[in-house]
Amino acid sequence: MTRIAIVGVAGRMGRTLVNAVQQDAEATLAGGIVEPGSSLVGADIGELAGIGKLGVTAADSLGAIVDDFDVLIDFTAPRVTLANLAFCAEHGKRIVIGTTGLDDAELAELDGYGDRVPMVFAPNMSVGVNLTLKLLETAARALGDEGYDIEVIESHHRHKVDAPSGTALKMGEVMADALERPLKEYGVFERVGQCGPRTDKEIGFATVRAGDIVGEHTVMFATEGERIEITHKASSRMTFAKGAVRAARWVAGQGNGRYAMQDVLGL
Ligand SMILES: NC(=O)C1=CN([C@@H]2O[C@H](COP(=O)(O)OP(=O)(O)OC[C@H]3O[C@@H](n4cnc5c(N)ncnc54)[C@H](OP(=O)(O)O)[C@@H]3O)[C@@H](O)[C@H]2O)C=CC1
Ligand SMILES: O=C(O)C1=N[C@H](C(=O)O)C[C@H](O)C1
Repeated sequence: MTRIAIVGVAGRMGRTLVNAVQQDAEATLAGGIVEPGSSLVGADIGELAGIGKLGVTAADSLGAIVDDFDVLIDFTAPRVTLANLAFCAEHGKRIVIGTTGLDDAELAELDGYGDRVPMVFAPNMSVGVNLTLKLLETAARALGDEGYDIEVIESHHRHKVDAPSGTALKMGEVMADALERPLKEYGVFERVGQCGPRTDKEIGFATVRAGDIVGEHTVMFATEGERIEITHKASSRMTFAKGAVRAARWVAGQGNGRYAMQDVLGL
């Protein structure tokens, strides 16, 4: 049985994760953390998740539950995640990180823990998206140098704070690697005013923020006379949460290292 604690337990993903751990026969809910000073400290995390009392209350620090859990699941914000990663490294815990929007310096900091803690870090934990990454690698190799323009379009709910989504960036990276076109050089993240015509090798990104969209990603390969679109649509956060719980069970058996969902799923 893997003992799992969840940070950001009152958030959109946090509440869904409580539900997903409860539904998993091989995992047990060992604790939940809310922001220090939150009025929710002491609240039952099952009640926060809308599934009734579970007898596990929200704490405001990992120190308070350090002996209770084996794996931490963190879907919060970059600086919070990095602090929790440091805690896990120091206390011999494992961690599954779903947080997106880390900048280059934060990604380097995260990477630095690779030899000190077993961690799964993925911008999207759904099986569907991780399979889609494989399809995109194949499509990019076949079409990218044959005159097909590549554009990534992502849509999310109005509360999302980072753009483009971590998933869109990952999709771009996978295709950029396949085509040996570094995203730093070929990624185009904004087109405004007299921006000129599209160049052949650029990989474009477009962002939509509206309403309650859970998460949608389309990659378009367009050329004279035809267009291929590969789309993934998430209709429930449970797809991410189930993937994260699967990753937590998997990483419980791994040594130090930074792993991806591809490792968890054997893709
Ligand atoms: N990898 C994946 O599959 C997915 C990744 N994500 C990513 O997960 C992240 C969270 O998304 P979402 O759940 O929608 O966001 P929310 O804003 O709903 O949740 C984040 C939670 O973290 C809490 N929090 C902030 N600081 C702390 C702290 N110091 N200690 C404990 N808790 C804290 C917030 O509390 P408060 O509200 O009080 O500030 C909030 O409840 C984003 O980066 C998103 O992109 C989302 C879905 C899938
Ligand atoms: O913030 C979200 O909601 C999501 N974020 C992730 C991302 O940035 O890719 C994954 C998912 O699309 C939902």
